[in-house]
Amino acid sequence: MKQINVAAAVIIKDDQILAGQREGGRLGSGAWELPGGKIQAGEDPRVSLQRELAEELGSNSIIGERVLPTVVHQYPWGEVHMQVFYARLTNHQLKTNAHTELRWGTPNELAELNWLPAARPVLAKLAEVDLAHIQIENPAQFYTHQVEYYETDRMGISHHSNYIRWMEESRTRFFAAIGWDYGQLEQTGIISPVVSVNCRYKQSTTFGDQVDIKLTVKHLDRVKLTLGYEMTCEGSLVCLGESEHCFTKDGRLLRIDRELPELYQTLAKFPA
Ligand SMILES: Nc1nc2c([nH]c(=O)n2[C@H]2C[C@H](O)[C@@H](COP(=O)(O)OP(=O)(O)OP(=O)(O)O)O2)c(=O)[nH]1
Repeated sequence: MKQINVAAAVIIKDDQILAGQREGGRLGSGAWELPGGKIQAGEDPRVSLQRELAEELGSNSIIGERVLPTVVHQYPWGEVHMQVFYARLTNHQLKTNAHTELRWGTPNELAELNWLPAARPVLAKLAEVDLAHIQIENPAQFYTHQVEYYETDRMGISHHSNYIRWMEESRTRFFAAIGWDYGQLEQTGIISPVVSVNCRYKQSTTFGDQVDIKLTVKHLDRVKLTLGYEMTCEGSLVCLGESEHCFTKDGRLLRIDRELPELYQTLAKFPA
């Protein structure tokens, strides 16, 4: 059966979430859904979700953590694998580009609507959650890596060396997202060598797994930056990583607080 990968959002405003009624002409039209849509091959699900929310609702969004493990449901048109994330919208004047109606309500109030079946386990999960206290952290901190076939070993599990690369992938994206793109930094002659890395493996992953990496600043002093990486797969912890860095120019160690004060202040906003 055809697999359809979908990213959907639990969009939060106080203790309410947003539901949309699928408009005519779409599969399952008339039923209610969490806004979202298909993930393109190889795409980061958070990127897909931001695109879909912009298309459907006409708003930018901040995507937070996963709500629950991937929901799998079989329809006559294929097997839907739906990844669900908390989100906040930056614009509150919403468009109805894909829905006949949008409705805000608590999960309890909305439970009586005629939902697409794959959304039901999400509503059940939300009944246990205090939505008003969900933190949607800075999206720069989140990166999802989908395990490639070539990253697995003879036992079919991800080789341990890959986790160090995934740490780097999340780090370069983090620096770009906070305005300190590595490429641009190097053009100014500044480089940031890795002083040490540390990985504590908790559980194995395998081909196709979505590894969510949350990056935090564990320690920052005048010359040294320590980043932490919490890797989870479907909500289970798979690896805890750490990397230490310094910043140099022309072979000279830089004082981050004095010579890169803006970077220092920005990094201080992402404590572990
Ligand atoms: N967005 C969303 N999709 C859901 C939910 N529950 C559920 O079964 N689905 C299914 C319906 C669809 O088969 C699939 C989503 O694909 P889609 O057709 O909406 O994706 P799209 O917006 O990218 O595409 P399209 O309608 O423009 O063709 O996931 C839900 O709560 N939200």
